[in-house]
Amino acid sequence: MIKVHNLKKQIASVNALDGLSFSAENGTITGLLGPNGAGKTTCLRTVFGLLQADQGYAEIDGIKVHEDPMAAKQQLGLFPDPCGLYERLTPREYIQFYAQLSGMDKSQAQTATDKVIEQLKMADIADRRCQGFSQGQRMKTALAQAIVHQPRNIILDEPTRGLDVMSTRVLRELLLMLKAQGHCVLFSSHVMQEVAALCDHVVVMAKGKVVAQGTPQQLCEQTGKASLEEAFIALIGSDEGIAA
Ligand SMILES: Nc1ncnc2c1ncn2[C@@H]1O[C@H](COP(=O)(O)OP(=O)(O)OP(=O)(O)O)[C@@H](O)[C@H]1O
Repeated sequence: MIKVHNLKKQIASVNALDGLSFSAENGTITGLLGPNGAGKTTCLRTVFGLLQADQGYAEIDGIKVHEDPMAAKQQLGLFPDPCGLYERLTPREYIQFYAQLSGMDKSQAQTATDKVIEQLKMADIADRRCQGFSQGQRMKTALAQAIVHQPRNIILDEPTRGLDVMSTRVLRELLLMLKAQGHCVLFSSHVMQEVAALCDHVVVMAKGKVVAQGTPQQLCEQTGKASLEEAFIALIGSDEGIAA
C-alpha cells in the first residue's frame, strides 16, 4: 500500500506538489491522472525517494520513505524505461544482475529470476539477447527487473508513452496480472482511455493537488457526466495536456 500525506514541493518558483494526499491499495490499480505539469512525476519521484518533499511524507506498507528509504524501496518496484536495456545481455542475465544489486546472493538471485520469468510468462525469451527485442518483449524484461525482488508495490510513470497498440496491450495485461496477484499498482498517465480501461481508483490531480478521486464511475456520477473524459474536463476546467 502506498500513501502520500500532504506532500508539498516547490521546484524553482513552481509549487509542483501543493498538499497532495491519497492512498493506493493492494490488489488495486490506481491511476494518477492529470494534465501536463500537474505534478505526477514529482509525486512518483518523491514516493521512490528520489526527491525529498518540503513538507508531508510518503509511506510504503507503513514505512515512511524519508525515515527508512532502503526498507521502503525493498517494498517498491520502479518500472524503468524499456528502451534502456543492456542489449548484449539476455533477460535472465539482466534480471539476475538487478536481483543481485538489490542485495541477494547469486543463488537467491537465480531463484528469484526463475520465479519472475515464470510469473510474467517469459520463458520463451529469457535466454535470447535483448538486442532486436520487440517493444512488448522489452517491456516484460523491464517489468521483470522492477519486480524481481517481489515488491508488493509497483510504480510506473507514463508507462505507455510512445508505445504501439500491441505493446500497450502487453503492458495492460501485465498490470492486470500483478493486480490479480495482490500487488499495489500506481501509475501516472494523461491518456484517458488507458486510465478508464485499467484503473479501479483514479486520482485526478492538477497544480499539485488532488481535485477528485474515486472509481471512473464515481467520477462520472460526481460530475453528472457520461464518460471519464467529460468528467475530467468538468473537474479540471480544460482538456489541455490530456490525450483521449
Ligand atoms: N527540474 C525542474 N525544474 C523546474 N521546474 C520543474 C522541474 N521539475 C518539475 N518542474 C515543474 O513542476 C511542475 C510539475 O512537473 P511534473 O513533471 O511533476 O508534472 P507531470 O504531471 O508529470 O507532467 P507531464 O504529464 O507533462 O509529464 C511543472 O510545472 C514543472 O514544470
